[in-house]
Amino acid sequence: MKHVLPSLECLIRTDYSMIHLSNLSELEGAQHEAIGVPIFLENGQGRYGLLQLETASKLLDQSCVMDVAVVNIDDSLQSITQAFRVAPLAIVERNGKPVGYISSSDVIEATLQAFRHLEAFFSTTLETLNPDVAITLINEEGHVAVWTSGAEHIFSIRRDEIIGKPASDFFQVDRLQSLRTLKTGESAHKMQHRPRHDMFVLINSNPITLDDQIIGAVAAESDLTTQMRLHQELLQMTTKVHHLQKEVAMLSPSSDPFQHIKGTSKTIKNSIDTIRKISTTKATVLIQGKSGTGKELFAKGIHDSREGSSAPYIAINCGAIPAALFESELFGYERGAFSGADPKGKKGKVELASGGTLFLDEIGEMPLEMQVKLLRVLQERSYFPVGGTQLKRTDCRIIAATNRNLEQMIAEGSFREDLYYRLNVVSIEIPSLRERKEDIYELTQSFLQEFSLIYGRHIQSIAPDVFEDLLLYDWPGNIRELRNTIERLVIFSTDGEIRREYLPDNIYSGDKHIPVSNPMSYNLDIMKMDGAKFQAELDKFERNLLLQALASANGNKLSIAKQLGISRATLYNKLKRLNL
Ligand SMILES: Nc1ncnc2c1ncn2[C@@H]1O[C@H](COP(=O)(O)OP(=O)(O)OP(=O)(O)O)[C@@H](O)[C@H]1O
Repeated sequence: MKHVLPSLECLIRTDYSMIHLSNLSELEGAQHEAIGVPIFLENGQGRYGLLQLETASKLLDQSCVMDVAVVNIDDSLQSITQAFRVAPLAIVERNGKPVGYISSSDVIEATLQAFRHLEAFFSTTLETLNPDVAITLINEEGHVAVWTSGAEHIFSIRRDEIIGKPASDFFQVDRLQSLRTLKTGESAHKMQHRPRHDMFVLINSNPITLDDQIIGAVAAESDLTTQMRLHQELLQMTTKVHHLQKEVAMLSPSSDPFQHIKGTSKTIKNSIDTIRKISTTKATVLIQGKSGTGKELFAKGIHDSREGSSAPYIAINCGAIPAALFESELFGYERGAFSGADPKGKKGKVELASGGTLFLDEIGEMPLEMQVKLLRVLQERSYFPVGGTQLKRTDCRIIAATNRNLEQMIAEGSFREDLYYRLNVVSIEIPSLRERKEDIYELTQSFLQEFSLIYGRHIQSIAPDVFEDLLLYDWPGNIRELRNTIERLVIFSTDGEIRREYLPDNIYSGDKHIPVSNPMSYNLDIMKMDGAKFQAELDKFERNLLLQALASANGNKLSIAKQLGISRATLYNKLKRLNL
């Protein structure tokens, strides 16, 4: 906003007289032609004075000469305020020569004018923002300095009632995020928040700093209360029509191959737009994203979109295949290729995917020696089955996915760079759920419908604090974890209402929270447990531990297996059994 202030050059005045000290006597007693404009004296060595007389008659009285500061034409307006400590006018020099003077009153006027501009820009900008968003700003003392019409609307407090007053007169201090931000200096991003008991908002807030000092806090809050109520209503409505929709869908299946990918956040929309474009070609695709973000769902969408749902879609999880069996799994083997093999030989996944798609999930786990062979398939579209001498050709499209950082793996020597570039012809990054929490509503709704049908439960309402917890939680297991959570909620809600206490302990933020790190704190009566209940409790505990491990290792299963001292296959079996 510096450009709002005028430059020094714009404020220079040239209506002045400059007289050398040695010529001072010329003025004495005379009505000097320059009277009426400021008269500066110079001594020829860069020092100036200002005559404070209306006439030059009392000129030789030294007390009439005031010291004057010198500023440079290139100085900024902010930097010259010091100059006015000595006199209300200051000489302006260019290359050491005086070119005019500036006056403190001109600078004050220009600054005030700039302030008015800034105020107009600022208030119009704030009011141009989405009217459903409240922008509020509190100053260092915690008094309200800005209160937009969005804030008037959301909080039902008029601007003239609140501006200049302590924010704490209107809200409980511990409920007001901007006061917390002012105190701690911490920013908040997409945080679920309840400024009042009857209200749910999603908030972003930032401290305002000037010269390393916090001078206030700004908060942007969007009201979710209506959204939540609407979602409740929508939920009831959609459950009612869902049976009908299913029947209609069966009669005329949707032509949109990406219909199963739910979410309207900007990030997910961008990802969907990208795959729509990718899908028109047969290019190899690399899908990156954390575990459970929907990489396979995207891969299937790409396949359905171009190859069609009737073409073969073969998915393999590279992390789950022992290294020794990899080649035969992928390329098949000829009869008698090795002992223990099917004597008739076996087709590999590449051949099975012919005319369709081969989806290589967790490509980062593929052994290095297999990476060379896959590279050949990508480059030459041909391969040898194990024990075979005849080259086979393939026309399948390859889609690979990973939750690992392949570039880092290349640097560490565990992933081939040439394969990476071959796979990365087109790549897409699926955002984690924590980066698009606004999708939680739609996803929850969609999973509720799905599971209410599967379990025959007619869900009528969700307690608002359930969403509060769902939005607060960090979702290390991403959408897969959300889906499992919703399944659990549907199973528990026998009376049609989803309650907060049905949430798993790691998501529930209320007072029944049980720290998973301390198994002894489980309040269970072991004597009353049968075998099934005992196993269920063990599973619950193991599931929580694995979720924590997944979160701390950023979904990297190989490093979790190493850390826990179990094989990768054991870890995969556990994750599968526990629905993770
Ligand atoms: N945008 C979405 N809309 C609806 N369901 C989704 C979405 N994304 C993921 N899911 C569901 O979440 C679950 C996990 O998705 P998926 O298996 O595709 O994730 P992934 O990234 O391939 O996981 P991993 O890396 O662990 O293999 C699936 O049940 C999938 O249907």
